Amino acid sequence: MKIAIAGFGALGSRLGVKLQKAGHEVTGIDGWPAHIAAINTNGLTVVHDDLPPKKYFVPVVTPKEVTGEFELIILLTKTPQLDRMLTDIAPIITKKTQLLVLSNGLGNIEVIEKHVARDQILAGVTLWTSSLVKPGEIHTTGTGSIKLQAIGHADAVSVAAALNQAGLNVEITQDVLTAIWHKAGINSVLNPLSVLLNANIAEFGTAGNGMDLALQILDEIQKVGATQGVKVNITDIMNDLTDLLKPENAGNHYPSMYQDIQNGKRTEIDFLNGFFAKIGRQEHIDTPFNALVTALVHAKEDIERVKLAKKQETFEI
Ligand SMILES: NC(=O)C1=CN([C@@H]2O[C@H](COP(=O)(O)OP(=O)(O)OC[C@H]3O[C@@H](n4cnc5c(N)ncnc54)[C@H](OP(=O)(O)O)[C@@H]3O)[C@@H](O)[C@H]2O)C=CC1
Ligand SMILES: CC(C)(CO)C(=O)C(=O)O
Repeated sequence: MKIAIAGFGALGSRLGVKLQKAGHEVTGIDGWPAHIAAINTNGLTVVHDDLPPKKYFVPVVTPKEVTGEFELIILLTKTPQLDRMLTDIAPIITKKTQLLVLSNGLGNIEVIEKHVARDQILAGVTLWTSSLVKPGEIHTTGTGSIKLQAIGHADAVSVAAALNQAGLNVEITQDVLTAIWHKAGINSVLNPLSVLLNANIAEFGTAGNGMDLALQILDEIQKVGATQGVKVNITDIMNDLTDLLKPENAGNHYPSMYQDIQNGKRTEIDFLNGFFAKIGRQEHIDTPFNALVTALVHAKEDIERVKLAKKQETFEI
C-alpha cells in the first residue's frame, strides 16, 4: 500500500520503518528541518533496547513539498499541530485517500472532519511507543498494539490488514470513542505524572501512592465521561496501566509528554487532563486533580522553556 505518515516524529518514524519493512511504500511528512535532513542524508537510526543501532532509509519531505497520491495517510502529529498539518497537505488528499489518526488526546476526529468527508476517516489509539532522541534517531522498546474504527464508511478491514502485515497488532473496534477516552485516561495518568515525578513508566510504578493518584485522576474522568454519554471503565484502565509498567511492554519508556518537556515544547496537556477539567467546569463536576495536574504541567512547560532558552544563550556566548 502507498502510505504517508504525517508527523514523522518519534512514533511516526517507528511505525514507518515497520510498514516499510513489510513491503509498503512509505513516505514521511514532517516539519522539523534537522530531522528531515538527518534521515534523508544518513538514514533513520533505530536503537531498540540494548541492541546495536540499525539504519533505515524512509524518504521524508515537508508538508508543503509532498506530492503524489497515497491510499492511506497516518496522522501522527502532536494534537495541537494536526489542523495545520491537514491544511498544509491538502493538495495530496484526494477523495480516495483514507486518513487514520493515531495521535493521543480528545478532539482529533472533529479537527479532521473540518478537512475531509467522514467516509475517509479512521480513528484509533495505539500502545506502541518511541522516543526521538536527536534528529534522525529514535529509541524504541517493548511492543504495542492499535485499535481502530472507520468513522463513516472508510475501509477499516483493508487498513487493518495492511498494518497487520507489519506486525502492528491491529484490532478493529466497534467503539473507538470509548477506546479514545480509555487511552486518554491512561495518558492523563502516565504522561503528566512522568513529567511531575521525573520518572519513566516502570519508575512511576514504584511510587507507593502512584496507583492512588491514578485512581483520583480516573475517578474524575469517569464522572466527566458520564456527562458525555461515555462509559469510562476504571478497572480496565488500571489493568492496562499495570501491564504498561512491565519492561516488555512500555516500562522503560518515557511518555511522549516527558519528551516534549525535555525538548522545551508545549505539551498535549490541554487535550488530556485539561480537556477533562474544562468539561468538568461546564458540567459542574469537580475535577481538582485534573485541574491541578494541568496547571502544574503548564508551569513546568514555562520553566523548562526558559531554562532551555538560557542554555542556548550561553552556547551563543
Ligand atoms: N512517542 C510515543 O511513544 C507515543 C506517542 N503517541 C502520540 O503520537 C503523537 C505523536 O507523538 P510523537 O511521535 O511522540 O511526537 P514527536 O514530538 O516526536 O513528533 C511530533 C512532531 O513534532 C516535531 N518535533 C519533534 N521533536 C522536535 C524538536 N525537538 N524540535 C522541533 N520539532 C520537533 C516534528 O515535526 P514538526 O516540526 O512538524 O512539529 C514531529 O512531526 C502524539 O499525539 C503522541 O501523544 C502515542 C503513543 C505513544
Ligand atoms: C505509551 C504511552 C501510553 C505512555 O503514556 C503514550 O501514549 C505516550 O507516551 O504518550
